[in-house]
Amino acid sequence: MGAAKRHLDRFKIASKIGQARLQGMFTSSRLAPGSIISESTGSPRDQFHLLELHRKYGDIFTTWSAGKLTTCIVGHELGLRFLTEKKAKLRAATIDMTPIFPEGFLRAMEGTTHVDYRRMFLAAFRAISLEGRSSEFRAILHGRLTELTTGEGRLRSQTAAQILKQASTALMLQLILGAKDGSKIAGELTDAYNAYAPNGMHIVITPTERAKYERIKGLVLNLADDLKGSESPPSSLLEYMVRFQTLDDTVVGNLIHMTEFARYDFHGLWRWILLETAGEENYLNAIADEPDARRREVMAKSAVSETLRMQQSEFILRTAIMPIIFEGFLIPRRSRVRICIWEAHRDANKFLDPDVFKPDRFVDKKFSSASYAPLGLDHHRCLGAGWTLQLSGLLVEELAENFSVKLLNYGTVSRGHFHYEPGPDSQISLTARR
Ligand code: HEM
Repeated sequence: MGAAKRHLDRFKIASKIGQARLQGMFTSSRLAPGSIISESTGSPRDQFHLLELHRKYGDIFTTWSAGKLTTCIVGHELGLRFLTEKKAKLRAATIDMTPIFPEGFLRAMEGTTHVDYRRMFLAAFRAISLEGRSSEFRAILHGRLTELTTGEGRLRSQTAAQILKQASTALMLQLILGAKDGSKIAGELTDAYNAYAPNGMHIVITPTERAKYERIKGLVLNLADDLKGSESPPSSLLEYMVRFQTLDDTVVGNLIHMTEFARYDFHGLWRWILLETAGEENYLNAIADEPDARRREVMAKSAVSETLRMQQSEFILRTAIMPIIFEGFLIPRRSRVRICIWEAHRDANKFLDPDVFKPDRFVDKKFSSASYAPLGLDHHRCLGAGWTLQLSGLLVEELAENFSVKLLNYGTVSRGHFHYEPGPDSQISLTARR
C-alpha cells in the first residue's frame, strides 16, 4: 500500500473524527470505544480481526473499515433492536442503481416503495415452486461437477470456483429469467453477464457498464415477449412477472441484478460447501447411505446451514443518514453500521465448539434468529433464503451420492472481492462414484 494512500486515509480518519466530535458536542454523546486505524497501517487483517476487537471492546465498538468510520454491533438481538428502533435513520449500504432503473435495488428501497416491490417479489418467489424439480436442478449440478473430475487443473481452487459459478449461473438463469440450460438464449445471457460482472458487481456504474447492462436487458425483454403467450404455471420469476403484468423497469432491473448477485453468492457458498464437506467424508457417506429421502434432505441442508454459519454469512451493512444515539454511543451521520453476523455466529454461549464445522449441528436442533441469522434480520431479509437452502442441499446430496470428495489441502482462507473465500492453495479431489 503506497504512502499516498496512507496519507489520504489518515486525513479521512482525522476529518471523520473531527466531525464526530462536533456531533458529539451537540448530542452530549461520544463514539463507542474501539480502534480507528486505517487498513493500510498495522498488520494485515484476517477473518478474526473484528472478533478480537469485540472481545476487547464489547458488543458495540468503533473501527475503520473499507474506508469508512464504522460502528460494529455484535449479537443478533442487539442488532435487530438497533435496526428496528433506528429504522427511519438508516439506509442499506449498497450500490445506487437509480441512474439505470427508477427505484434501484429492492435492498436499497425503504418505506412504501419497498413494501410494494417486496410484496411483488415475495409473491413471485412463492409461485415458483422448487417442489418436484429436483432432477432438473440435479442434472445441472451433476453435469458441472463431473467437469471437475477430469482435466488438468481439476484440483485447483480457481477451477472449482469457475465450475461452481457456471453451475450457479445456469440455475439462476433458469429460475429467475427462465432461460433453459443449454439453450441459445442461456448461452447469450451467460456471455452478457460475464462481460457485465465477471467477478461480482461494480460499485460504480460507468457508461461502459451501462451499455453492458442494456445488452442484458435487451435479451431479457426478448425472453419476456416470448413468455407472453405461455399458459403453463410460471417456472421462473420473470414468467410470473409477465403473467401478472408487473414487469416495469424497476422489476426488470432487479431481476437482472438478482441473477448476478445470486450466481455470485451461490458460487461463494458452494466453494465453502465443497471445502468443508470434503473434510467430512463420513458425513457424506452417511447421507448417501440414508434410506429415508426426507432425512437425507435434512442432513444435506444441515451441512448447508453449518457452512453458512461458519463461512458465508458476514454482516448487515447500513449507513446512518443522520446522527444516531444507540446505547449511549454516537453513530455519526454518513458513517456505517455493521451488524456483525459472522462474529455472533462464533459465540460459544450459542454454539457448542463454535469454531468447529459440525455438519449435523442443525439436523435435530432449531436455532432462533436470536442466535442464527445468516440471511438477514429485518425487513430486508433475504428473499432467496428458501432457494439457498433447497438448491445448496441438492448440491450436498449430489456430492454425497454420486461423487467421492477428498480434502487434499484446506489451505489458507483469503479475502476475495467481497467475502472471505477458500484460499488459492486449497485442493479438493472429486471423482465419480462407480
Ligand atoms: C449464499 C446465498 C445468499 C446469502 C448468504 C444471502 C444473504 C442475504 C442477506 C444477509 C440479506 C439481507 C441484506 C440486508 O439486510 O441488507 C439478503 C437480502 C436479499 N437477498 Fe439474499 N442471500 C443469498 C442468496 C440469495 C438468492 C439466491 C436470492 C435470489 C434469487 C437473494 C435475493 C435477495 C434479495 C432480493 C434481498 C433483498 C430483500 C429486501 O431488501 O427486501 N439472495 N440476502
